[in-house]
Amino acid sequence: MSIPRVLSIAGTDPSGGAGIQADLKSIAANGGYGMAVVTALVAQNTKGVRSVHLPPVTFLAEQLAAVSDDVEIDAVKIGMLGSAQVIDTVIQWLDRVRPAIVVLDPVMVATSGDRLLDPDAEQALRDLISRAQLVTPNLPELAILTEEPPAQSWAEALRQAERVANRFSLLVLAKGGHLEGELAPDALLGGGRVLEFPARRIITNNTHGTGCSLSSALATRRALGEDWPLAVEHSKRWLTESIQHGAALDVGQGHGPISHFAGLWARGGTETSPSPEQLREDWWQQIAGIRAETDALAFVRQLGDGSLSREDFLWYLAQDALYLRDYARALALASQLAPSPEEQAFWAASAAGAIEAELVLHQSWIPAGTMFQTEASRSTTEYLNHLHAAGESYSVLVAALLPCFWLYQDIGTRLQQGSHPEHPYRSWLETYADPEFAEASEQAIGIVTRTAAAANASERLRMLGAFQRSAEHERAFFAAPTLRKDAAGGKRFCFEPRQKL
Ligand SMILES: Nc1ncnc2c1ncn2[C@@H]1O[C@H](COP(=O)(O)OP(=O)(O)O)[C@@H](O)[C@H]1O
Ligand SMILES: Cc1ncc(COP(=O)(O)OP(=O)(O)O)c(N)n1
Repeated sequence: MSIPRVLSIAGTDPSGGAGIQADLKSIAANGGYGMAVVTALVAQNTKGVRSVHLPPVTFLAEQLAAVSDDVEIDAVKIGMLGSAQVIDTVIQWLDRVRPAIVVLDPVMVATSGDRLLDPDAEQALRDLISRAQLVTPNLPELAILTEEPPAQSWAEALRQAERVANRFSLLVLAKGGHLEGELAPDALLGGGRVLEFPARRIITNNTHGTGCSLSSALATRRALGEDWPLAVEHSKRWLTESIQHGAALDVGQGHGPISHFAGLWARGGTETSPSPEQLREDWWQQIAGIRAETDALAFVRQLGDGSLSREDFLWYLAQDALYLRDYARALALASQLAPSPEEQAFWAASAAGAIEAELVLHQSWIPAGTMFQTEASRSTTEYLNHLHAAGESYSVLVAALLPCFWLYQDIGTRLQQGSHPEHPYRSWLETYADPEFAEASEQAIGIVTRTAAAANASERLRMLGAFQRSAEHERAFFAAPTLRKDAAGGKRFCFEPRQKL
């Protein structure tokens, strides 16, 4: 579903709670792209209206044309109009552009009691109504539209709303915000049907701009594809939540605004996430020290120039065989937890690759029948325990699995440059410098960085921690063959129980 482009045609409120400022917040909070054409500049705040300035209507017509000549408009919300001339200009534009959805909030008097529409413009407003699908009057506005005294009860308000709906052949949302008592119900009327939306009155001072915000939310939700009853249900639920959090804003000394984004802030937060490309660079940089220390290890240098003793190499391979056996299980677990078929297939293929290709390499060096006979060293055990612990969550597990791709691919490619036909460890160097392994590493980096970019901040931090720990374990693993100080294994977790499906 594309993001609806919603135009508000309304007056301003420099204190941000009502008018166009509220409309834009409401449109955004309800999932639309907000645009605004100003009918009236209003010097007002939470305490009331000080003065109103109506720019020439020729300029209003220019603003309207500037938007509709360029942008396809999915819905229009109309608020404060101010004068009969302004209304006529808007009518002419509506008749020319014919937007599919028009919601009219027939703003006449602010809660503060200040007039926002010339009394002689009321007839012009009645002419405008038939161009809308939905009109959203409060109780005083309903009275003016019916040319009757203000309703004294909710039942009377519903009768008036029904009369407006029948007279102008459109839907009316009657609003009960101005009622006395514990309830603040709304009702959708039209076509002989009445749909009530009951609500409890919230005890608050923050109701400035509720009508503006509600009508903009309705236009946006209708443009999103909801039918009118659903749009009212969702908009009212959002409005109630926003009224409830209004007081926390601490804006102004009079009737404060509602908190349009309170629900979004609470549920989604305001944090922006880094891109996968930024994360790739950042994470690689985070382990720059570990990488440099790994490169400087005697084992790595001797493996590269071929001077490594056969004994040390075989000791390393025996540990690596033990490591790979459980690393393949961890890859299989990642496949099991993967959120998409593509990732599931990638980790499963990597698990198979780790077992088939890499163990074949080891078998060519390790005497038949002796594979897995060696006791796991401390570095092997600790690395595997770390992978096992990471298996609690997919995102952390894949971050922990990544260094074994990325670091081996990086080291393998560089060491392979020193390879030659007589190099004693040529087959090892070629395995890790293989283009297929480079491609697999790229895929693993892509999956992990995309997962991290989509994660929330604390999960991303846990992923980075798991990634760094694995890089440290890689360093220790490469250090072990020549040091052999950690030959004694520790107690090791086993992947098998959780692995069984
Ligand atoms: N104190 C309140 N508690 C809950 N809902 C309210 C409260 N005040 C207004 N509303 C709701 O805000 C919306 C706007 O209502 P209303 O005040 O009647 O219109 P306007 O802001 O145009 O004068 C309606 O959905 C109404 O039910
Ligand atoms: C510029 C402008 N437009 C409309 C209003 C009235 O706002 P509304 O949402 O009807 O709510 P109250 O603030 O009157 O409760 C306004 N004040 N300014």
